[in-house]
Amino acid sequence: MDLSLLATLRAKNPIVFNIANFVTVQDVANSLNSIGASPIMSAEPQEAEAMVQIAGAVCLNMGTLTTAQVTQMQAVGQLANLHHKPVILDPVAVGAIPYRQQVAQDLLQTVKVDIIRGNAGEIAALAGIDWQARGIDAGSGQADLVQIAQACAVKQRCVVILSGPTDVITDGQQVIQVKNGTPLFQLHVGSGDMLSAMVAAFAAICPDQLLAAAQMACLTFAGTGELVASQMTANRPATFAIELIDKLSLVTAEELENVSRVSSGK
Ligand SMILES: Nc1ncnc2c1ncn2[C@@H]1O[C@H](COP(=O)(O)OP(=O)(O)O)[C@@H](O)[C@H]1O
Ligand SMILES: Cc1ncsc1CCOP(=O)(O)O
Ligand SMILES: [Mg+2]
Repeated sequence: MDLSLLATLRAKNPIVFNIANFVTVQDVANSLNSIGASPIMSAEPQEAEAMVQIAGAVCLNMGTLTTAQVTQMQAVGQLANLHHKPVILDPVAVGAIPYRQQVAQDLLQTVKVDIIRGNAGEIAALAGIDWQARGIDAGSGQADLVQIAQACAVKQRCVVILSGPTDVITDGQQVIQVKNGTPLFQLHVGSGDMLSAMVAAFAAICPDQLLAAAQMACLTFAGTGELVASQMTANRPATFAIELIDKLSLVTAEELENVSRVSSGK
């Protein structure tokens, strides 16, 4: 675990270009700002190339698709490939809505996606494994989460983060598990979107070490949430979200190291 990536991120202040959903866009912008990255959002095709050029990474979030946005995601993803900027895909609800499965498959055919970050229902869908996804939530199923993540990584030829109580990170071979977090994340809509953007921020500063970037993003986000939850006396989802964004600006590598529960293997 390279905890120095947190200081690097804060020193470099990478720009993250997000095609965000309209539900959680503010949380995504503020969580990126708090950790020390610089968010930018745009829906305008005419400025797509300039946005990609100034960005260190691109995060494509499928949360509230429109036909125009799908076209924009294709264009932005291809421009990011051209300019060698990491592409992170958040396939929101892809396991629950067949149209989204089609959109995701088309995107994955035409854009080289570097990291897919989704919950179990989303990653199972992209792995072609049977699972009962439920709307934006993970849903339920019998399959092993590590096997789902590995199958998705092999099938889609990229790094995969299957998030949940344990975040499973894999390139298909190496498997890293981040066991930090708090159930309060599930009570706040946008937790996953914030994590995907955080992954893009870390990928921007080490585009050649995507597993390390993914690992540090997961520890930073889940570990910070865990630190916040440990100070709370009752389940207050809205308070949690505000304190999470505050704490992202204050959290230290030492605090994350102390709270870290990470394992890795093949
Ligand atoms: N039950 C849980 N316990 C601990 N952490 C969780 C739990 N559920 C989700 N998380 C954390 O919440 C964040 C968002 O993940 P997740 O809820 O899987 O995404 P999504 O909102 O897209 O479904 C991740 O950092 C994950 O580690
Ligand atoms: C409620 C909702 N509807 C479409 S996108 C979205 C937000 C999904 O956020 P997350 O997956 O991060 O919980
Ligand atoms: Mg999600």
